[in-house]
Amino acid sequence: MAGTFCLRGLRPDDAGAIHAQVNDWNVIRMLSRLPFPYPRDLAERWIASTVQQAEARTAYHFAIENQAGAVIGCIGLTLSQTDGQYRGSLGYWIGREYWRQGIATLASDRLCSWAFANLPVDTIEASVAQDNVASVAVLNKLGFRQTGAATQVFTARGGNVSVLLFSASRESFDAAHESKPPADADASAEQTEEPRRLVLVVAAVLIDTNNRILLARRPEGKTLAGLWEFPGGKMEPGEAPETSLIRELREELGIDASRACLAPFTFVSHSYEKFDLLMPIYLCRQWQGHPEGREGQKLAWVEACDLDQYPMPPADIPVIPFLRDLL
Ligand SMILES: Nc1nc2c([nH]c(=O)n2[C@H]2C[C@H](O)[C@@H](COP(=O)(O)OP(=O)(O)OP(=O)(O)O)O2)c(=O)[nH]1
Repeated sequence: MAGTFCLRGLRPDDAGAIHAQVNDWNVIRMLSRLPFPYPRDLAERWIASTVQQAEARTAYHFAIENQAGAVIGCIGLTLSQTDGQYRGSLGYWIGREYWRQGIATLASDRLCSWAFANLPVDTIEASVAQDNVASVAVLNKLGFRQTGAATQVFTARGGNVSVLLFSASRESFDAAHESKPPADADASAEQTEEPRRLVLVVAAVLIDTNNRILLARRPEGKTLAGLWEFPGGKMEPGEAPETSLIRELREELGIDASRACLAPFTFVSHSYEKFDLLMPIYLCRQWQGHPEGREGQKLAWVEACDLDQYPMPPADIPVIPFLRDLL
């Protein structure tokens, strides 16, 4: 139940629980400043710094504690002042096993409501990795509006990541509350009401004679638009993965690959907001024809060391280090 948690100040003895929850690649890759792996003593030092910041009134951080007394995430607001405008910068993470219960929406709603009522803030801002679809949905629900885009260094990902910038004024935040049911009820939209779907997709890492990898940019209008992916697509019922892949490569790129040239490489398993993705990935160094974007998608030949310059779907990120090692 999303509503059964409280926000409270952080305590030194939270370090173990925080470390256990946040030291998870799926959580940490969405947080810009945290390294992965995340050392336990960093949790201790961070908690100590939050106490000092609260005393200095420069930032307010809270543990999100569930009914059973377990810390399931953290949320905070860092304050700044420029040109006479007071701003708050919102940040949070939720432990993976507590995703999709509306907790991020409700905790952000509580913190922003408290901040607008009690702190000298005119606007609250947030920056979100472009592939953080769940957080974009949270901010939209709360009346935040996208104000721009930028790149930001994400320590765990080892480089620049495209981020979306969001902002909410007191007025837009209040207006979102007047036009919608309270976030408590609304948060249920974040929960999965339908049974989870397993989507089977098959993809290829096409490697040219210069050891470069082919990426295709997902076109506007599709889910995950603008992100660079490995060519491939959904498997059709009754189709073997290799048959699907050969068909997809022909349809999407106009090339012919034979089954013998498809070497199983790895697979990804990722939980998107609405479905679970399972995607076998094959390596392919030989094919016939010249790849071109038959469906209007842009293509790029990319060296393995440059893959992080191309924002990719979250499911694909764990594959990048394997490709760097291989090529
Ligand atoms: N082909 C491909 N798909 C990927 C990759 N990473 C990743 O998360 N996906 C996801 C995006 C899509 O949800 C799904 C691919 O299905 P698709 O390409 O046939 O999907 P689609 O655009 O026709 O349909 P949809 O997602 O808009 O419903 O797998 C990847 O590297 N390659």
